[in-house]
Amino acid sequence: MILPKSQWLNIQAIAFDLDGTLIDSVPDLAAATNATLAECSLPKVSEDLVRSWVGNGAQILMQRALSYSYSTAEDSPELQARLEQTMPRFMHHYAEHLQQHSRLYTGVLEVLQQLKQAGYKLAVVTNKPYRFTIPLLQAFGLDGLFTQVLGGDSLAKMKPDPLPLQHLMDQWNINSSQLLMVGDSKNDILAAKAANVMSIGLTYGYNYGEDIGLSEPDAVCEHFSQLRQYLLSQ
Ligand SMILES: O=C(O)COP(=O)(O)O
Ligand SMILES: [Mg+2]
Repeated sequence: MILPKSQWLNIQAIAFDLDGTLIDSVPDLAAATNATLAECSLPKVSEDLVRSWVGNGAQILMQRALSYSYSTAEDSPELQARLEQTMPRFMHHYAEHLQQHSRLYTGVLEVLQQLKQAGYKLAVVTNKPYRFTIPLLQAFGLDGLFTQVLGGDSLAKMKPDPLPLQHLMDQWNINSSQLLMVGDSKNDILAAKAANVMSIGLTYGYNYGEDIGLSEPDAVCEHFSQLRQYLLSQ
């Protein structure tokens, strides 16, 4: 559904999700997961499985991986104890190889530059820990484009909670009709709806293998460059 143009014209600022939206980071997340599992003498898991576990930050990714590998419930005390032990190892492995196999999705750099040039304020709102977010943005030459960067641990709550988007509106002194959230996961769309801001869902990301359209964003795009049709005069 394309909303009447007037609603898009209000937009002054855009919050972008990171993993599965700007950067395909699963290959390195999978490598760090497998390096951690190997230290626990557990077998490797596939990249497809890891892709289905990404979306709620590093800790939940590892919780899902350990739950799968040990065939133990995610909330069992035994698994929580193992998670506490292994989490520092995952953080170590991922920090070592943040961008070895990760890549920018097609069109991301060019379109972000065009949006910035057109006057939009740009932010990253990710559930990835902040300490990984900045080096990744730097590695891909994106860091200068954003005036706000929020990681999953920057505030008391992460997406799908609206807090990161509310924080941006406060920081930028804008209202909810002026902010747009762009992301690949239902967490992005749920956060946007909870903050009463518009959202665009991207189909090429992760979203636990589910159709992003089911979350009913205001628009769905198959490619990052399709954002132009809503946000830039042709
Ligand atoms: O690291 C994750 O689990 C998800 O990160 P994202 O919010 O940038 O998609
Ligand atoms: Mg994402």
